Amino acid sequence: MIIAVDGPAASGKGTLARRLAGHFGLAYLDTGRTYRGVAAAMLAAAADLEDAHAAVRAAHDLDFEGLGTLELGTQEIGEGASRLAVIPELRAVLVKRQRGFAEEALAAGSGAVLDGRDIGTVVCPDAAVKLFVTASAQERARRRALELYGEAEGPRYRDLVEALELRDRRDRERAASPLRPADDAHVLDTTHLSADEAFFAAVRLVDKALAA
Ligand SMILES: Nc1ncnc2c1ncn2[C@@H]1O[C@H](COP(=O)(O)OP(=O)(O)O)[C@@H](O)[C@H]1O
Ligand SMILES: Nc1ccn([C@@H]2O[C@H](COP(=O)(O)OP(=O)(O)O)[C@@H](O)[C@H]2O)c(=O)n1
Repeated sequence: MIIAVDGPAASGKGTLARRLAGHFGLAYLDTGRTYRGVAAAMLAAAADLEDAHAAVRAAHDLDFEGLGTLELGTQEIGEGASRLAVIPELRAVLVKRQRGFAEEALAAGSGAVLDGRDIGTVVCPDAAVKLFVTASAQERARRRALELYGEAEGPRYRDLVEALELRDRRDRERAASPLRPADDAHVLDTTHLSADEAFFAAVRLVDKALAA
């Protein structure tokens, strides 16, 4: 079984996807980290983020297995990833590798949960269950600020709200695989849900889809 989890920045999709993978005994891939991994490599090499050739090369070289151990959570890398994510040639390489991960997990017998922006629409359009996790921009900025700075007020928080809204806009408006719910996705608005409540709601949706 493949479960696709998509949604905007800091909506809680990674937290949810990781927990669903544990609950259903599935492999897990955070596809955001693949874009972040390319951004980190390009930033470290002081490469131009609009250089499609360099981005494609970095995407081919990226070690998917080692992604979990890299420090990729910074604002700079998130912003770089979102700028790189508009390059169709880069997306083509990463999507192919992400599909390969899903196919290998299926071949191994279990399946996988993948989270990102285009899993239900492009990477795994035949996923058994598609969730689109969302929350208000204010709530998402609050969550990310708590995660990054341990507080959700002050100038760093206000800058973050702006940066997040800019990234959302870029992700939603880009021509190549824009962020949007697949037609058959279940939209899960977590603005007023705790991480536990979001998880229980998602398990109910998956169980219902499996029973159908
Ligand atoms: N439903 C929720 N309520 C409150 N905080 C949450 C919820 N889901 C996730 N979080 C927290 O919000 C932050 C962002 O979550 P994360 O899963 O990394 O989001 P995403 O993968 O969408 O960027 C994390 O610190 C996480 O612990
Ligand atoms: N499947 C995906 C995953 C991420 N991305 C891009 O990569 C950036 C970083 O993704 P992320 O999921 O790590 O970001 P957060 O939601 O964790 O902040 C996003 O802003 C997108 O531009 C994408 O285009 N497609």
